[in-house]
Amino acid sequence: MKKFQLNVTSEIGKLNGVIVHTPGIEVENMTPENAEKALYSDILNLSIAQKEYAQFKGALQKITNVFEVKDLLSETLKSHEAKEVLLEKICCEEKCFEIIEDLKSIPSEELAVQLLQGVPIQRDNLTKYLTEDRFALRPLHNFLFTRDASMSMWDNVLIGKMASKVRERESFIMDTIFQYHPTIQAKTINPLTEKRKFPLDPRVSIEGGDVQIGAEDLLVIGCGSRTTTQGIDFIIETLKQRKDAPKHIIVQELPHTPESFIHLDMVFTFLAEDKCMVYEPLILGRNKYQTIHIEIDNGKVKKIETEENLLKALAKRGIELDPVQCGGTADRWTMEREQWHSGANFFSFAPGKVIGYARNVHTIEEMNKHGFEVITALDFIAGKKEVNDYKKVVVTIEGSELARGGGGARCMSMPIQRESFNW
Ligand SMILES: NC(=[NH2+])NCCC[C@H](N)C(=O)O
Repeated sequence: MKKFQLNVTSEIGKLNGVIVHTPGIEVENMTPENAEKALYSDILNLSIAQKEYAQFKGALQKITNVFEVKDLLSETLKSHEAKEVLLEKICCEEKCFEIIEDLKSIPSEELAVQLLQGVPIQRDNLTKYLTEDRFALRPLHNFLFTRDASMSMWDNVLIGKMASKVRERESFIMDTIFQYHPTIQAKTINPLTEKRKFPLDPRVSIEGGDVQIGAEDLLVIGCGSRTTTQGIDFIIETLKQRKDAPKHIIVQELPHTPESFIHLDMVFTFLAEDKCMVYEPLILGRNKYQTIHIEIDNGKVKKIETEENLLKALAKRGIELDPVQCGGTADRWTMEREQWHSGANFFSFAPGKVIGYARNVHTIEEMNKHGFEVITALDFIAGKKEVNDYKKVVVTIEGSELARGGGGARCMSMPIQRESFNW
């Protein structure tokens, strides 16, 4: 079987492979009461979400190799060792050792589904009879956002250290896939299992929505409710040990509320060699959230300093980007409304070619003013429009229901291979 070599050195290089997860029944196993705990702002209508998602995946399939977590996981679980290691980890962390033998006996395909969609509780003792829980293993409501639990950094995968326990299993699953899958393998760096002199600081958390590969030698990382300063320090420590480590890290502080600011990619995404999407009030406007540049040289932090803003910090390193504003430029309320619905969250599949939500009409109009042709995913999938006919293009997917899950196109994609791109 041909091995798939993982390599991502930018946010916009031409995409050759991406991991996604089509939302399934796990998304409906949620009530108004536990939606917030599940990290959702609302409960979703699955049939509509799936229709919208089909546009996203359909468009991607016309562009690149698309891998589903469910398939990768079931192929991975065919390895006896992978199955043992993953189940031990999950049952230990989620305190359900009593079901491990039952889980081991389930064939890999079905087991993969259960690990994603949840394992119903067997009411075979008093505690279980009386509990209000329905699941021995909770459904993974957030896995459609494959961006967060693991992130491709050059030829390695950094495994997320999730800020919330409800997403932890996603990171165990991704770690196991990259270690044991027969064709998609990569060296993983997992904060929980890396060898170190001291125990891991419990405040370390890192999620992929915050980590953007600016260039071969530059990372841009959001620091807020999901990725902590300690998490970024962990990344710096890890990078320091690499000879070919990127020299520059630009950190952007983020507000902790409202929840639409959870990740950097909700306020800033790369669109093209000369364009980026910004939520202006945070990225360019005057505010208390700092942008900090960290320079690493020869295994040491050589410099840490505050910069005027993210775009100026990037420009100093040779990445000059013209900002396109989320929500347009006219009305602050429109910016806020469209940012809330993941209006700044674009996924680039080639320089200048991106996917995003159609519902954020002011944002899309603003992109059009900046030279992006707008085509719907439906027209693209039907062959009525071609992305190769335009230098800059935004493929729009309907996303009214998906956006309620709290993310957009970038959140729903984990690129594993891109052609290299030099600024
Ligand atoms: N990369 C992103 N912005 N991901 C969005 C994740 C949303 C998800 N409901 C969460 O709270 O975790």
